[in-house]
Amino acid sequence: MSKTVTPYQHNDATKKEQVADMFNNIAKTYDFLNHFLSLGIDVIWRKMAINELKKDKPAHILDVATGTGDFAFEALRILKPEKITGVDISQGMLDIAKQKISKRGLDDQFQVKLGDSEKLPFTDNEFDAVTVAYGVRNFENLETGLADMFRVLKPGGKAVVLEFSKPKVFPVKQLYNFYFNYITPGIGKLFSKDARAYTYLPESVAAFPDGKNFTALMDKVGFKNTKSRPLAFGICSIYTGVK
Ligand SMILES: C[S@@+](CC[C@H](N)C(=O)[O-])C[C@H]1O[C@@H](n2cnc3c(N)ncnc32)[C@H](O)[C@@H]1O
Repeated sequence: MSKTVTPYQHNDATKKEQVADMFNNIAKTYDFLNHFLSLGIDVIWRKMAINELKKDKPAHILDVATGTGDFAFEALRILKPEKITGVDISQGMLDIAKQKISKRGLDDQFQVKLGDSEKLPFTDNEFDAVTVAYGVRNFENLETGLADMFRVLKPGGKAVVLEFSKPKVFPVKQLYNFYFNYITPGIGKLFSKDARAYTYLPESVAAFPDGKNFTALMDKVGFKNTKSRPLAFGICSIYTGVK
């Protein structure tokens, strides 16, 4: 089991409460910093992850840890499902998602709801696909979260997870560690209201299972045919599994 890294180390609140607080604090600058810090590459990675569902043509998708909705918007654009539901524990992030949904006239196709990934407010076998981008690393209990994603998926439905991983090869590993440990926290501190959020980022990635260690957890909760696909020499990975 990986070590628990929390946003605010000297704080008695649970990881879940701290994560919700942190995302409420950074909600207004989240989209800008995401694109700025990733040099826009996050858009390409989201697209590649959503493409994993192209053949499945899911009608109803659940986007867990939807935040400001960018992964769900990409799914709507590429897959054209009938409906997508987003769930998140941060009301601040969901407020931004709601503004974007209304602005784009997508209220009929994309609805968001406050809810916890470890206790999803949905019935068993409800969704054709479940997606989550940069969310699983923040779960308080990863295995419970994955198990609940499995529960709400229809039999035969697919889960797609996009998450940071740890590049292993020289010089990508060294450059990535430098960028993530020194540049990201500096820029994050400058633009966001929460300096700690961007030091939590590399710490949480370092402590998080990737590659086979991650798919082993998906296998454990019942997913079949699990796969791990590293992107950009392992900076990110796409994980898929079928119920
Ligand atoms: C880095 S953001 C990713 C947002 C979005 N998926 C994206 O791709 O931009 C992580 C999100 O996970 C949410 N989150 C963390 N733990 C969660 C949980 N237990 N249940 C639901 N959402 C959670 C946070 O509130 C935050 O909005």
